Amino acid sequence: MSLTDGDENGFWRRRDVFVAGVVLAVFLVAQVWLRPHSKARQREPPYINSRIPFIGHIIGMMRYGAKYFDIVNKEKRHPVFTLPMLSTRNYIVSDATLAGHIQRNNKTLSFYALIVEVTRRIIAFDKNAARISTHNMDGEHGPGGLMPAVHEMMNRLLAPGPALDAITALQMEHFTSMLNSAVPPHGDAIVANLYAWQRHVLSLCNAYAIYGPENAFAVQPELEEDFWTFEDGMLGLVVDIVPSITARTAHFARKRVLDGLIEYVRHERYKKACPLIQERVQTNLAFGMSKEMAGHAELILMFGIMGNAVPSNFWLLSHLFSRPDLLERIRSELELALDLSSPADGRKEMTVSIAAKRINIKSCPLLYSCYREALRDISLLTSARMVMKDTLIPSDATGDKGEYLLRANSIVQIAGGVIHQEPSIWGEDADEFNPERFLVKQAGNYTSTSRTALPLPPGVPSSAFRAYGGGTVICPGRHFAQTELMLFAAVLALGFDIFEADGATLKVPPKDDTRIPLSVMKPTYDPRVQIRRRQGWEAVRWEVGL
Ligand code: HEM
Repeated sequence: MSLTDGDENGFWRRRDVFVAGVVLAVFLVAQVWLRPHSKARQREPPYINSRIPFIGHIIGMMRYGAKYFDIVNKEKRHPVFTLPMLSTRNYIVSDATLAGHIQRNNKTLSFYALIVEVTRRIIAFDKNAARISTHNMDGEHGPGGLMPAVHEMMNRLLAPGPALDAITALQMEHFTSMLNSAVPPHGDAIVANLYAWQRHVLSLCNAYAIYGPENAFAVQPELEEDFWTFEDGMLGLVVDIVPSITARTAHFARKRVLDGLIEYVRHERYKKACPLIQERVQTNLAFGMSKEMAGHAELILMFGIMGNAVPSNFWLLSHLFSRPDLLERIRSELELALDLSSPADGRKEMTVSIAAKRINIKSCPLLYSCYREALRDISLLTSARMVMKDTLIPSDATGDKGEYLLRANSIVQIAGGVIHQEPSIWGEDADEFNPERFLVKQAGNYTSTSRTALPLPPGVPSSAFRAYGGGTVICPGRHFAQTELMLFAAVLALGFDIFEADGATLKVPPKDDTRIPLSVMKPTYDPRVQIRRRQGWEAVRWEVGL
């Protein structure tokens, strides 16, 4: 036997021993893992084990998306339960009252510990930018971290007030000008795919109003498509395993958008943007980020601004224009609120100016209710937090049955989709779009004389409406999003009709609820529609003021 043969035999023996060792280790770990009542677990929320150790729940989530949390807990209906995955534990909260408890505890349950890492992957931060954004992210060393500074600034500049009004005014100016030229007074109907059409309109309006006249889409229009290609493949970028190979299309689309955003910062185009962006870029630079990384940082805000608002806008429009009776009621409500009547007086052209502030929860309760209901219906998102220290939570909504332990370095997720579909909270029709869900019903039914809406139906806890998350990190863009969605819908409802391309009443496409959600749900297909002037309102040139 040659020396080489001997070496080979040795190699095979060593390899066999190694493989046997790994098999034994997996077996032993699986035994411990599958033991339902091991000591360490007795104080944690009940474990739901998958048949395939370590990765079974991951496969389940990839197959069923966020619906998986419902599927896996269907029989037991635990208010909170544990899904072990790889080397960590995921605590899933499916009870609204417990959700309130989780989101109030920002001392030991950290939003930023998770989101900063996910964001780093999505926007390809370098080491220095990652270090800057992680340092003191929860204010654990006192004042002075980048994340708390940006958080404070976003909340201040997106709160109702003059800064937000200025963005809304610019956005609506752009919107009406696009609409007036896309379907001009007395012009022909246009035929388009509704999702793509409204996505294009919203993308340009938002980019203009927030990032200024020299925004990346205005300077390089092809980046708009690239941005949405990136957004569509974002999950592959979050997984972050050689994205140039495994998430190739999204990776290269992202690269082009990032290059555009770097140019935006390098050429100081942000100085022509709204105060929010000026302050944001300057803050990132002041904390020591390079100009390149300050450009990268804007990609996540662009996703924040448009990633949820665009699909939400689509669903609101689809629900309104697919129900002729509802659309008529919304139109009457708007005409009353704005003191308008059909201006069909034979004129070739006339301007109708809408005061944005007159479209609100009080004056347009039905539209407001539809907006809230559209969000409730499509939000599958989970609010995720990292457990920084061992934390005790009540084991059920009443708190009478003791406490559960959430162990440090685990992830806790509030299953928004499950809570939004819960009949005991929302009623037996929880899985349907009910336009009147947020109306206060007087004498049994909503009528034009009993016009009141509430942010939540009576008896529903505030933590049960999860579209904007909750707690200290509740979405700071919610006021902006509400105004834009209601105003877009109002102008379109007043002045336009949307039908299927063949002239039939619009059908609402099914929701795509099978993806792991990074935003609200999207439709399974993009309906081909015709958008045309509403009869009697053909001559109107639309304007929206404050
Ligand atoms: C319908 C539209 C929108 C929806 C459904 C939505 C939803 C959300 C959700 C669920 C969160 C996470 C909160 C949590 O986990 O508790 C969030 C965070 C955030 N959203 Fe929105 N959002 C929308 C629009 C916007 C807009 C228009 C902006 C900006 C103008 C924005 C900016 C942000 C930011 C910056 C955060 C992070 C909060 C922080 O760091 O404290 N969002 N949003």
